[in-house]
Amino acid sequence: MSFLARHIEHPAELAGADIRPWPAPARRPYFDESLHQHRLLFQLMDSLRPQIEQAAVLMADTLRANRKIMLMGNGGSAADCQHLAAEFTGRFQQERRPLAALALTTDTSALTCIGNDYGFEHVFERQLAGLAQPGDCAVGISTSGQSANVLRALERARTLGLTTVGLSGRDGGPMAELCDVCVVVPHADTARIQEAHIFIGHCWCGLVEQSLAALP
Ligand SMILES: O=C(CO)[C@@H](O)[C@H](O)[C@H](O)[C@H](O)COP(=O)(O)O
Ligand SMILES: [Zn+2]
Repeated sequence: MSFLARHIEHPAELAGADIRPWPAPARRPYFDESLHQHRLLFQLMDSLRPQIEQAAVLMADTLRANRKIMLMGNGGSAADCQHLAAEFTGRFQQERRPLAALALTTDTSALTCIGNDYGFEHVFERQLAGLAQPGDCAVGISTSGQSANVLRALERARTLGLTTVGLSGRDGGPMAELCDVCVVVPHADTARIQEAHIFIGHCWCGLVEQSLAALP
């Protein structure tokens, strides 16, 4: 059963939240409605803790084994991939060694070549197949959980012996099935989902830094 369905079946867990499909009936001006929805969504964040922490453990284990994290997503999620990869290779909050992470969204030559010659749904899968080693971790970010290029790459990642992590929204879409751990943000508005995604991404960075710092 999807995370969203579970919450709908157990409305007590929503604690009075009024999370509705978007576009919502225009009850309030955009700023007020967005702030309202954002607050409701972040009240639910603690219920995502198990999946958030499991994903961070997978990533820390990957880096501890000298393997790498590869991130992919479209549009705003492509920006999230790049943002998070930079937190790992650069620095988040602690002074520590650079950590191996790359976004498969940045190389315009690869994206246009693969997109043009093979189709846009292959842009991440083909880069991943060329770059991955068993034991790497593939991270797909998709607010709908429906983007074909992310789904294909996650499917391929599994056949190549990678671990797979998803960051999704709505009901998780088909992406949830392709991931060892998938964090599904139970909202219907892409913008609100993305705001939750970057919060979760930053938590991953902090949790991974703490985990690696705890090493002897
Ligand atoms: O940032 C936004 C909307 O807030 C857009 O750029 C959005 O990311 C794009 O429409 C994406 O193509 C949506 O893909 P996905 O999240 O459903 O995988
Ligand atoms: Zn956006």
